[in-house]
Amino acid sequence: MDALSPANGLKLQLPALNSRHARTFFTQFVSVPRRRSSSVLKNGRVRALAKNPGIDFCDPEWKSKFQKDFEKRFYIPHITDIFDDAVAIPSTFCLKSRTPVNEDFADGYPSDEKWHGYINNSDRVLLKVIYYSSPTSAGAECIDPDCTWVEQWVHRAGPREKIYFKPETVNAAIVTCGGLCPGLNDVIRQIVITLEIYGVKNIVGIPFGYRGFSEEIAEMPLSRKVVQNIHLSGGSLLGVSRGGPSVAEIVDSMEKRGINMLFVLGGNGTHAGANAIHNECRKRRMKVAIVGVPKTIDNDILHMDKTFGFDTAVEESQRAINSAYIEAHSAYRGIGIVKLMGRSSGFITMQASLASGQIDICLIPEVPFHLHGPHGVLSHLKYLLEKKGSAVVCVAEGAGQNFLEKTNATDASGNIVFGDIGVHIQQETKKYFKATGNPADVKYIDPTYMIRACRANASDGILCTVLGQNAVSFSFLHFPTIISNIIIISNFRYDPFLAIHIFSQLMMVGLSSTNQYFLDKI
Ligand SMILES: Nc1ncnc2c1ncn2[C@@H]1O[C@H](COP(=O)(O)OP(=O)(O)O)[C@@H](O)[C@H]1O
Ligand SMILES: O=P(O)(O)OC[C@H]1O[C@](O)(COP(=O)(O)O)[C@@H](O)[C@@H]1O
Ligand SMILES: [Mg+2]
Repeated sequence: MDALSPANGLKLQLPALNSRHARTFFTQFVSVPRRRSSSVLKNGRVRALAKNPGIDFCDPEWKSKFQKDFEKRFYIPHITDIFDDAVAIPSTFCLKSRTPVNEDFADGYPSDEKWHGYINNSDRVLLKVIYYSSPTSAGAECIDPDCTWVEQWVHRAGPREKIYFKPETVNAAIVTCGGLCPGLNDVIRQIVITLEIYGVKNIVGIPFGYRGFSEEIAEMPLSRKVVQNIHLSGGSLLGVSRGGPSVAEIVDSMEKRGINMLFVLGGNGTHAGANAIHNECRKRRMKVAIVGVPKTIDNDILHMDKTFGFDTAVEESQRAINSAYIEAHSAYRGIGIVKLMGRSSGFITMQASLASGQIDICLIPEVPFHLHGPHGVLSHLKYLLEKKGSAVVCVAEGAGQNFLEKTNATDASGNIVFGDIGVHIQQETKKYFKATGNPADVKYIDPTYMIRACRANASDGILCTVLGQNAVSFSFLHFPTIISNIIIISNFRYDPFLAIHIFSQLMMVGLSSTNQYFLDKI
C-alpha cells in the first residue's frame, strides 16, 4: 500500500501516548479518549498514575473499604425498602421446556432447584478483566500505586426465582424518548414478548415520549401479535419526542391509567426524567416499577461495552464515508467531510474512521485541535492535497465547538443545540484554499438522520433482545422499585452530563473496552 494512502495516512494514537505534551498535530488526528491518570516522563513516555487520591493506601483495610464503597454505590433500591410487607411469589417466568417429555424427563420435569435456570441475587459480574501488573502497562488503570488487583463487581441481570408482582395485576407501559436510535423497536418487541411470557396481559405503548402522558393521544395496546415484526423496520413504533409535561403531570397520568410498571427507553434526559418519576412515585407511595433501558447511539455510558444502535451506526457510517471518499477522489483537489454523531464522545467517529480505512483526519470532542496555523487541520489538508490529490475528514458533532459562535439555544428538552462543525470546516477549508490561489473542491455529508433511522443490524438486534428481556425480569423481581439509578459523572472536557447506571444491561458486561474511560469520572 502507498505510504500516503488513507489507511496509512491516518494515525492511530495509543492512549498511553496521548498526552498534550507528547502529541504532535499529526498524531492527534485519530486518538482514543484520554485518561487523566497519566503523566509524561522526560523521555516522552507516559506513566499511568494511581487514581483515588482520597484513599489511604497505608490503611491495611483500604481494599475491602474500597470494595464495600463500590458495592454501596451500586445498591439497587428494593421494593421492600418502601413496602416492608411486600410478599414474594414464585416466578411465573417459565424456564422449563414446553416440548413433549422425552426420555430425559421420563420421571417428569426436574425441580427448579435442579434446573438452575434462575439468576441468584448474589450473582455479580466482574467489571474489569485485565490484571495490569504494573502502572506502566499500556492502558493501565490502577487504583493504588502498586496496581493491586481490586475486584469491582456489579449485579447480574436475568430472571429470579421469586418475584414481587402478580402478572394479572400488572399494567405495563412502554415509552421511548429523545432522538431515534436503531434498535428501539427491537427492545419494545422483546419487552412485550417477555411480559407475555411472565403472564402479563395489559401492556400499552405511550405515544411520542413523555408527551404522550399529557396530550390527547390514545395509548397503543401492545401484544406479541402487534410487535411481532416491528424490528424489521427502524424508528420507534411508539414515536419519540423531546420536552413534554412535568414529572407531577406524568405521575398523575400514570395513577389515572393505573400503570404500575413503566419501561423507559431513552438517553440521559429520559433517565433523569425516570429518576424524577421514581422519586415522585415513592413520595406518593405508589407501588410502581420503573425500568430504564439505556439508549445512546453515541455509546457513551459508564460500564457498558456497547449500547444498542452503536454498531449499526458505525456500519451505516461506512456508506457516508465511502461516498465522501469517492467524491473527493473523483474531484480535482477534492476534500470530503463527514460529520457523525457524538455530542461528548468520539466513539462512532473513531470506530467508523478506523473501519473505513478511508479517513485521513478524524476529529473527536475528547481531543482539541486547531483549524489554522502550522499544526492546524487546514495546513495538513494542504499537505495531503499536495501529496495525494485528495483527502477525507471525519468529524464528531461535538468536536471543535469552541470554533463556533455560542447561541445558547436549547431544544425542547433543554439540550444545548450545537453549531454545525461540518459546515464550519467546509467553509473554512474553502476560504483557506481560495486564499492560497489554489481552490479545493469541498463536499460535506451529514448522514445523521439516515443513520439514526436505520433498522438495527444483527449484532444490535441480539443486544436489544437481551436488554428487553432483562428489563422485564428486573421489573418483576428482586429490585422492582426502580432500576434507573442515575450517577452524575463528568466528561472532563465538556459540560458534566448524566450517565446512566442501568442494570438491565449488565449481563452484557464482558471485556470492557472503550467505555472504561468514563469510569474515571464517577
Ligand atoms: N432533568 C430532567 N428531568 C425530567 N425530565 C427530563 C430531564 N431531562 C430531560 N427530560 C425529559 O426526557 C425526555 C428525553 O430527553 P432528551 O434529552 O431529549 O433525550 P435523551 O433521553 O435521549 O437524552 C424529554 O421528554 C425531556 O423533557
Ligand atoms: O434533531 P434532533 O432530533 O433534536 O436530534 C439531534 C441530536 O440527536 C442526537 O442523535 C442525540 O440524540 P439523543 O439525545 O436521543 O441521544 C444527536 O446526535 C443530535 O445532536
Ligand atoms: Mg441526551
